[in-house]
Amino acid sequence: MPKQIILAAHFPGVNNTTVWSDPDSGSQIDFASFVHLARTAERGLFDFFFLAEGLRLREQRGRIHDLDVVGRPDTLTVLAALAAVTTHLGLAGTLNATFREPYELARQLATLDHLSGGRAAWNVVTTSDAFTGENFRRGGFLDRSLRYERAAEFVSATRQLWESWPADAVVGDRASGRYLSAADPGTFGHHGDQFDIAGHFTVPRSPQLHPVILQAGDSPDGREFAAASADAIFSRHGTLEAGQEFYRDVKSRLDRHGRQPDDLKIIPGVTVVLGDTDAEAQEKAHHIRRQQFSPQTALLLLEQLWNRDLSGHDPDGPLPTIDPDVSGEAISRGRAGMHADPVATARQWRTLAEEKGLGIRDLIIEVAGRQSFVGTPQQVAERMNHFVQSDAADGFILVPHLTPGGLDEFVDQVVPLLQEKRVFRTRYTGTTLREHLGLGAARPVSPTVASA
Ligand SMILES: Cc1cc2nc3c(=O)[nH]c(=O)nc-3n(C[C@H](O)[C@H](O)[C@H](O)COP(=O)(O)O)c2cc1C
Repeated sequence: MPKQIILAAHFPGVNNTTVWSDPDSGSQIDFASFVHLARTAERGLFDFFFLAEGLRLREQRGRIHDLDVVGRPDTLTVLAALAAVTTHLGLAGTLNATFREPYELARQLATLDHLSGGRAAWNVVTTSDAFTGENFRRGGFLDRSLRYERAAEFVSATRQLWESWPADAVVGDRASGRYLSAADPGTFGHHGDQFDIAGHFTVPRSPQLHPVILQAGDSPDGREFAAASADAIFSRHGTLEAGQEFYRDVKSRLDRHGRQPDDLKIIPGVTVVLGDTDAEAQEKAHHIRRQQFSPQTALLLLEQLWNRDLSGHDPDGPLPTIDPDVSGEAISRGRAGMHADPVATARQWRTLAEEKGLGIRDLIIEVAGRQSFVGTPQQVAERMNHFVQSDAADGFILVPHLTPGGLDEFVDQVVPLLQEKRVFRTRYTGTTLREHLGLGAARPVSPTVASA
């Protein structure tokens, strides 16, 4: 039996993929947009729907990043509303572990898991930049080196909360005459460096016990955190070679946490462009890349690497000859740094631009605008399957560029081909997201009262 492919639908926004200026681009706020994408994903028997998170609008040189103007309503509220209009689709929310509290988030996710019949998932992110933190009471308090310490303790405390009710607890049940009293089990205590909380949790065990945990950090600390605590990773390694390397690295970390390779799914974010012929798909892909990287956006992205005001540069002209400024405060705020060594990256970009004769905008399109799968439905299905069967991924989070119709064609044209290849389900066989992902039942982590 070939490996089965996991598929998820990323709602556009909070990235550089979204094209909001296209005539076919709809609202990022109207509930109808969320419903359309979620129902399309469910029609395509996807595993889950996915929301990214941006807790502060990105700014560059004091101006709001145009890709964030579209807005981003509250994740948990949107997912709860979607629970009512879908039946099987998993509902995954990116929710920061740096600015939230375990008790509150555990309640919200357990509630979503109850309301949806076991379909909740939490993508744990850690962004600790003080800029985003300014929106929060304790903004910027957390040292970067402590982000994953806090995240690990956060997840551990949350799991203890989720488990703190006895499995057979019934509260105020008239038929049985049973009520929970203070003497019943269900007390909770977590005493660690980051959190010191105790009491009774207010939500009974939810259908999955532990909503699915995703993780989306790429540093060695992030990978280790995922290997210890996550059920799946949302990765950015969407090429075959990079995907295989990441897959090997992360799966090899599982053993020391007493886990099996199948306990952690690797799901890169990818883009797809379809056409009736390969040439048509390539042409569409070219058009989309130019929409995504307008002259202004190209300069904006160049500034993010150079960390300098480059507004005077011609977007069609050559790259700056001066090196990136690595000494000062970041020019772009509200976004995790994407470049470990800006000076080295700038050199690579200059070399590439010279070799291929590219100006700034075309260079940015070359390095940042690569679509993952471009071709006919048959070609795309073939390549996606090859990726998964050759262990570059366990599946994909599809990131459409248009809201809300960006996955319509994929669901109509590619999903049936994956089904023909017997690498994708033809109906939902389970009801919970854990079941869809083949994760098995959650393993309790704690005695009821535990300390970090
Ligand atoms: C594919 C991917 C998607 C991410 N999505 C989000 C997001 O939606 N919101 C957010 O605040 N951070 C997001 N992050 C940032 C991570 O949470 C993390 O803060 C960042 O990668 C820095 O951590 P690291 O040093 O472990 O990579 C994402 C990261 C990756 C790799």
